[in-house]
Amino acid sequence: MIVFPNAKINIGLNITERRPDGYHNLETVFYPIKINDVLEVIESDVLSFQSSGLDIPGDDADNLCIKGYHLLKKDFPKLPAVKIHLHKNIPIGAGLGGGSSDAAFFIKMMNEKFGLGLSDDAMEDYARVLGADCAFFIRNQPVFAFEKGDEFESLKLSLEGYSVVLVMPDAHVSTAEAYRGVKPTPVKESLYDLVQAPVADWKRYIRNDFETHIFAAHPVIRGVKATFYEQGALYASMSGSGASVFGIFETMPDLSALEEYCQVFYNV
Ligand SMILES: C[C@@](CO)(OP(=O)(O)O)[C@H](O)COP(=O)(O)OP(=O)(O)OC[C@H]1O[C@@H](n2ccc(N)nc2=O)[C@H](O)[C@@H]1O
Ligand SMILES: Nc1ncnc2c1ncn2[C@@H]1O[C@H](COP(=O)(O)OP(=O)(O)O)[C@@H](O)[C@H]1O
Repeated sequence: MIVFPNAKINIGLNITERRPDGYHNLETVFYPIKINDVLEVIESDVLSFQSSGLDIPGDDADNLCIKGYHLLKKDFPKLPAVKIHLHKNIPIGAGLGGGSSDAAFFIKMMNEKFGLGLSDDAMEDYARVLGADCAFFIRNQPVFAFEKGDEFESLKLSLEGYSVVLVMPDAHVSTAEAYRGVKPTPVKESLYDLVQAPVADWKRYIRNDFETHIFAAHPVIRGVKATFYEQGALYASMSGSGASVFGIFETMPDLSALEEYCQVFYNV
């Protein structure tokens, strides 16, 4: 069985307070985009994991798919062993949630393949254990997210008709690094309401709280956002904890100058 886990962007990201458990409460909008990994699972005698494509830092045993397998196995002891092959396309350390998406799609695939009978709500509960933004990828629809980023309210939002361009600069930001440098600030108006405004107005009201300190540490990321606005973007922002940056355009911009030092994805 093969599935194609996709990435996400964050439209707005407000870190509102530090929680007693060390995590942060936030407000964000998750929006799925069309950059995909390829994930294959075959029933086997032993559990194994192999990957191709982009290098994934860390041991295979720590891969979120393997962690997902062990999580399910605890509750479904008869779950057969599987051979997992992941072809990695989604840039890593990008704020695109690639690892979380792989894990969520793995859970969905195991549920279907082995008839575990889990509802979407139940699968979200498993996903939450693996990572704060993992649960989003179970339903994989645009949502307003709050608390740790793992509670959702559905949202009518479509970027259909716009050109959305994503750039991955030569910089990688770890999520933990991003949270360490942020100063939580309560919001005056909820992102849930702000995002209902026309896309052309977002620039005035919607922000990503990680940008200030991440741009200071990695000026190349700030440069990409500035280029997007020079090229006429209606809205541009770093995604999540970075380092990728997306721009929303009315018509496709000429970004050939960026291709020399960045990876550019058109129409995501
Ligand atoms: C920042 C966001 C925005 O969507 O995503 P990315 O940009 O990394 O994709 C998410 O909050 C990332 O979610 P995720 O990548 O699943 O985070 P986790 O693995 O659960 O946590 C990694 C580390 O980030 C910090 N963390 C994460 C989520 C949160 N609400 N508060 C936190 O303080 C914690 O220090 C934690 O140890
Ligand atoms: N399947 C996976 N794909 C990518 N990264 C993974 C995976 N499983 C575990 N990881 C770990 O998660 C880290 C970042 O994952 P990723 O979701 O790409 O980050 P982010 O969304 O924060 O940019 C990597 O450094 C890697 O060690």
